[in-house]
Amino acid sequence: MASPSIPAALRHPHLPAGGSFPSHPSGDPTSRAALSFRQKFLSQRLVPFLSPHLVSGRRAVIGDTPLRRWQTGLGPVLAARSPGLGNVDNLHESSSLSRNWDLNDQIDDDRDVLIECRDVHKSFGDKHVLRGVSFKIRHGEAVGIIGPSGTGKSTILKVMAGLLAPDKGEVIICGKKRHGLVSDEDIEGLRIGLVFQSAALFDSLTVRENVGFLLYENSSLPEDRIGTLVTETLAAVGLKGVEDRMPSELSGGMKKRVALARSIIFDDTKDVIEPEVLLYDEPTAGLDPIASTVVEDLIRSVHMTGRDALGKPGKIASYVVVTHQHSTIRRAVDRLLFLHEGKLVWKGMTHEFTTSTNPIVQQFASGSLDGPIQYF
Ligand SMILES: Nc1ncnc2c1ncn2[C@@H]1O[C@H](COP(=O)(O)OP(=O)(O)OP(=O)(O)O)[C@@H](O)[C@H]1O
Repeated sequence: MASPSIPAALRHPHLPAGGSFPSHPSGDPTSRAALSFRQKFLSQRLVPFLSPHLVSGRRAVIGDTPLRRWQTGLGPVLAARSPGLGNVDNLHESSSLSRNWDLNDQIDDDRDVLIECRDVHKSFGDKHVLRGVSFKIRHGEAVGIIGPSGTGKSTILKVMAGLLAPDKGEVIICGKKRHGLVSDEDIEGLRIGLVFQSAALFDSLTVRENVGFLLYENSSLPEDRIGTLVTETLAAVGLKGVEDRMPSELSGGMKKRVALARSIIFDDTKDVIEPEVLLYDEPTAGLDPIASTVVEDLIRSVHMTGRDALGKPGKIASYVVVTHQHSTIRRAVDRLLFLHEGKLVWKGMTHEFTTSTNPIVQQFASGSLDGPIQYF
């Protein structure tokens, strides 16, 4: 039997050509031992790319705020200072086509900033994709990144997640500069999850094994406890009785929900559970309008200000969504960052988007062929 292929989005650059797992010595790819072997291989080689716990930490403070306070009810108090929760006065719109905004530069207090990109540049060969992007993601925010195709939206997500290192500029996680990639170091105090557009599930693993993957590998929880957590987390995203299914037996919307469950599951026996920022790359691409609405509402519900499918409060401190879909912009985010040609050219609250006087935004919002955005 051929060894299972690894989803392209997860493929580690150090994998052998062809991107397949090495065979288990037993020769039986379906045995528990073989599965464990594959998981071990993945955890060693791919976990940094899997992302639910890309950045895990032991530090119990964020800035000078003890982490426990975030978990015991004071988090929302801190979050209430966040511009993403509706303080429009803190934000400005501009018709400038070229200014590279620091979106929260009007706010002096940075204690609730979880991720900051500061003058980030990134090139691929001679293609200069990101040209000095700066912004902050604060605790409690729901932020959308929009803009024309090829403008660097997925690239900035990967830079934030630590999958790509900037050529120039800095990524600051909870006040601490990240050096290199997430796999190179241990930045503490924040988990960052990246939910890939393709869902990036392991085709050869069941839904249970996909969702519980990192707990099976990286926690000391007994298997039955992980199974219970998987079932609870799937229920939180509105899925029941799919634990034993293979990804190929799921619809596109269900796969995205499973990927979401994989991103939010965590070891609930740990003393300190770090806040998590989830980064979604086009979570509703390819879904019909109703399936999109389901996913958009789930994204809201896993946020700490929302309630999941079981009516429990969400656990995600902040999230960032790259999207092209108007419904997702309207329904799932509060604040928008507009990237064009590798620069941040506009920012504002979601409701300001359609009334913007910025010609780039106007053209994008209307879908017009005429305007500063050129397609070749
Ligand atoms: N690993 C890579 N190697 C080479 N070029 C890359 C790589 N990743 C991205 N690019 C290029 O960088 C540019 C920006 O890509 P990116 O995926 O960030 O754009 P995007 O804004 O997310 O686009 P879309 O909306 O179409 O998904 C594109 O021209 C893409 O081809």
